Amino acid sequence: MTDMHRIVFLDRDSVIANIRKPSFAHEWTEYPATAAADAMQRLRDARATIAITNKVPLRAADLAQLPDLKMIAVAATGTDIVDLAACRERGIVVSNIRNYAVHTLPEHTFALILALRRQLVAYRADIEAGLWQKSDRFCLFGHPISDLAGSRLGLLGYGALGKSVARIAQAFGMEVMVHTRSPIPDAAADGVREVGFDELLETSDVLSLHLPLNDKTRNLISAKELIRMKRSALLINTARGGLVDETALADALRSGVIAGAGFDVLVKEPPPEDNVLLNLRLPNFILTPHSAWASSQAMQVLVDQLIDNVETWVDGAPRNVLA
Ligand SMILES: NC(=O)c1ccc[n+]([C@@H]2O[C@H](COP(=O)([O-])OP(=O)(O)OC[C@H]3O[C@@H](n4cnc5c(N)ncnc54)[C@H](O)[C@@H]3O)[C@@H](O)[C@H]2O)c1
Ligand SMILES: O=C(O)[C@H](O)CO
Repeated sequence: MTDMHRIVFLDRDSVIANIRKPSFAHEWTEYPATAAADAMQRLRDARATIAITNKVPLRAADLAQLPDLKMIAVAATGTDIVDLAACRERGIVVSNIRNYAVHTLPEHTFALILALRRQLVAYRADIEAGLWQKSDRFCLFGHPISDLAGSRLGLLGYGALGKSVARIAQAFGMEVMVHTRSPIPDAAADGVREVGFDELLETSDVLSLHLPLNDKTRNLISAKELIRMKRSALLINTARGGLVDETALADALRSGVIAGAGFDVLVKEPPPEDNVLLNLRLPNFILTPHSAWASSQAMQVLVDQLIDNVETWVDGAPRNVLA
């Protein structure tokens, strides 16, 4: 292992928090942001041994040109920006951040669910249009409101975030069903019911995604899945763009195939102006700018763990390692 590590943080401004410097000898270079096309050059110029990236992609072709690179510390849970197989092949260690978003992301998920079930966007638009003011009654109807209590939440993925979402759902009186990659040993103790993908899809009142994006999960929800959901169902995606076919979702929302959707993530971020969901101005679709993770508290936990990850790797006892 090299004596002096050269660390390059490619997108420092993607996290608003105080980052302590690692305790081992190192040179530290940081860029507020790095375009994908510039990443390899920046790492090569610095002869980086450790790259830190939140969302700057590092693909096989980049890695092949970085003989000094020994570790990629991803400043996020999702590692879909990194070619894990290529890292394995080249002996580059990849770490990620775990369990940091267990309050912020589930709270955001419920902000979306509640706003949609209680039609907040539609009623706000009505008030702005003067409908309440002109009404001859004390309250305004027009958009049906449904309680969460007694309804079914379906979770695709039951890791740190799925579990935390389940606990909040139970407090609302929802029945929780889960489908995940491998059997869940503690399902009964958690008060959740494990079901197959088909049952989850067809019987959820709210379907919420909490699984990684990879070759197996890309476009997991497309037109043929959307059509099998309840017409009254909501689809929530705070996991990754690419899990849901965006064009199919836009069509489904326009034609009433499902009742609504709340999304925090898009296939391309930041989105191009012509993104099909960006331009969907419907009261039953809410889009947030990949901010579910971004409470101040969660970001501080994230960067503290980020530095723990590089320090433990340098100490020879790495944690949170994926490749
Ligand atoms: N929007 C945000 O701000 C934000 C913040 C943090 C994480 N995320 C995303 O949320 C995802 C989940 O985070 P987490 O901390 O719960 O991860 P985790 O690793 O703890 O849990 C992932 C779960 O997905 C399941 N899974 C994997 N592949 C599956 C498949 N093919 N079918 C069904 N289930 C599958 C796993 O079994 C596990 O239960 C991350 O991968 C990340 O992409 C988004
Ligand atoms: O995966 C994550 O942790 C979020 O997308 C924030 O980067």
